[in-house]
Amino acid sequence: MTALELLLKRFSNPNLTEPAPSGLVLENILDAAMAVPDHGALAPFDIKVIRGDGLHRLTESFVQATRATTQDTVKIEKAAKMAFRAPMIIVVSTRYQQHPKVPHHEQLITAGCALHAMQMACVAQGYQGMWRTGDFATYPEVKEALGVKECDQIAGFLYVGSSAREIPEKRRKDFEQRVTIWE
Ligand SMILES: Cc1cc2nc3c(=O)[nH]c(=O)nc-3n(C[C@H](O)[C@H](O)[C@H](O)COP(=O)(O)O)c2cc1C
Repeated sequence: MTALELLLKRFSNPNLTEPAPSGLVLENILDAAMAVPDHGALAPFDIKVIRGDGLHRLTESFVQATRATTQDTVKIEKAAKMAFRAPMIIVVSTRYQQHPKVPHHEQLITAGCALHAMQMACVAQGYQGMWRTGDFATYPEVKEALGVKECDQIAGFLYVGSSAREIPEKRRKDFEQRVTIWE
């Protein structure tokens, strides 16, 4: 796969199973996060790789957070299953820093770039991923369990694994709808 093919053909796959990336492949994924555009070289994000028993720990926080908002047993049971939609979840959260030239929104963009770069590195190496947020990204119980400060944000949960089911190639939107050219 060429770099251009990766850019043009990348897609998300919600159907993920074992194996998750490990060893050098995982290191490449994490290195990709460290290679993103980063104004001021602040590395304004933290990354947590969650697998194995870690998924159970994450689930405890998902369930606790859901219980704090509802008594609906269907929703609570659903929350208990969410983290097991992939064998690995990579969480990216901001590590905001005060900087005279780099406002927080630029730091959040860098965190998003890190997440996207990791998804690309997964696809480039034969794995797949899906960027998810949802309520769990904002619940204080989940942030606390992950050690994310109140003032920081979870940019996303990158669900990672191998394809359990191929998904049909997507037709991408035409760039003409979004692009104007000044000349
Ligand atoms: C910041 C962000 C948060 C997202 N959160 C969710 C989510 O919680 N659930 C979901 O189904 N898709 C979510 N998505 C969208 C998917 O990651 C994916 O991009 C979308 O399904 C389109 O698929 P594609 O990447 O193959 O084009 C999110 C995307 C971004 C950029």
